[in-house]
Amino acid sequence: MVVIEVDKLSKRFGAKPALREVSLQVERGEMVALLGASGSGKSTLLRHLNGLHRGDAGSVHLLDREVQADGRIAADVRATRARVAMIFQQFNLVDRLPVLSNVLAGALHRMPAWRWALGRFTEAELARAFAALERVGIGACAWQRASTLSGGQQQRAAISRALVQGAEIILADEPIASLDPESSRRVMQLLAELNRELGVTVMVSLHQIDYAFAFCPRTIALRHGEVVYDGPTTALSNERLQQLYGTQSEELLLPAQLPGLKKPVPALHPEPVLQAA
Ligand SMILES: Nc1ncnc2c1ncn2[C@@H]1O[C@H](COP(=O)(O)OP(=O)(O)OP(=O)(O)O)[C@@H](O)[C@H]1O
Repeated sequence: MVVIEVDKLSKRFGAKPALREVSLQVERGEMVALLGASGSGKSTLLRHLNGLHRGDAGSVHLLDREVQADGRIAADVRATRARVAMIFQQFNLVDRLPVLSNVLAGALHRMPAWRWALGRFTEAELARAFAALERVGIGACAWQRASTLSGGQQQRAAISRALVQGAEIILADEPIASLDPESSRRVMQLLAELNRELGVTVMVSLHQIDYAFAFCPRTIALRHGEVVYDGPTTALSNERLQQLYGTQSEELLLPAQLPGLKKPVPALHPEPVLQAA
């Protein structure tokens, strides 16, 4: 079943095109890297996917529901968003609140906001939040203020919020851009576990191909707002990246060796689709 469907989505900021007729389809249970050099449109695309941005033309459907079409956001977009989690580079937690409250924000679509604001949770809600924190390995941090966590721990808290939400799709916008290599590996590993074990569909934007290689069977690459590659990550050699991105490819290339990374994952998509650059 296709759970992310984008059809000819275009967006301009002023005179500048940020997305140019982007079309793609992602099946339930896929883990897809969205790759591109700085300014290629990764964040813009992810924000359009759950209707945080409105395109000028084209459409987005998630989970068989319209998010936006022809420059209009669907009236019932909140119901769709309740099934989709966004994870941002800058963690997006409420710093002054305990980690537990942040994680329970994932259940806001199932409870009145006043209950969350007053910290009135049912035993079942608390049990689910603790289980989610344990699952991502930061159960001991439940009562700490979010601001006291390291970047990697904050990102894991954001992932446990997605777990409490029961998200069917996770859209992660450069979730490892501010993290050291070990924290990056753990965060990517967690996303891959949720994908493999719970069947959560993951689309994760990345600056560099190395983590895509290790964790994402499929890569969709953007350049200047256009899809220039959609296919198995393993087919993206440094030479191919240089062909696609020219001098911008330096940002994306595979380093000779990355400590602690797994071997490339096998591709789900047998044939790469190389689109006109
Ligand atoms: N709100 C905005 N107003 C004006 N221009 C914008 C806005 N958001 C993005 N852009 C422009 O759209 C283009 C795509 O930006 P976007 O942030 O999506 O790229 P990106 O691939 O996510 O880059 P990075 O890896 O640096 O985060 C850029 O040229 C950017 O300057």
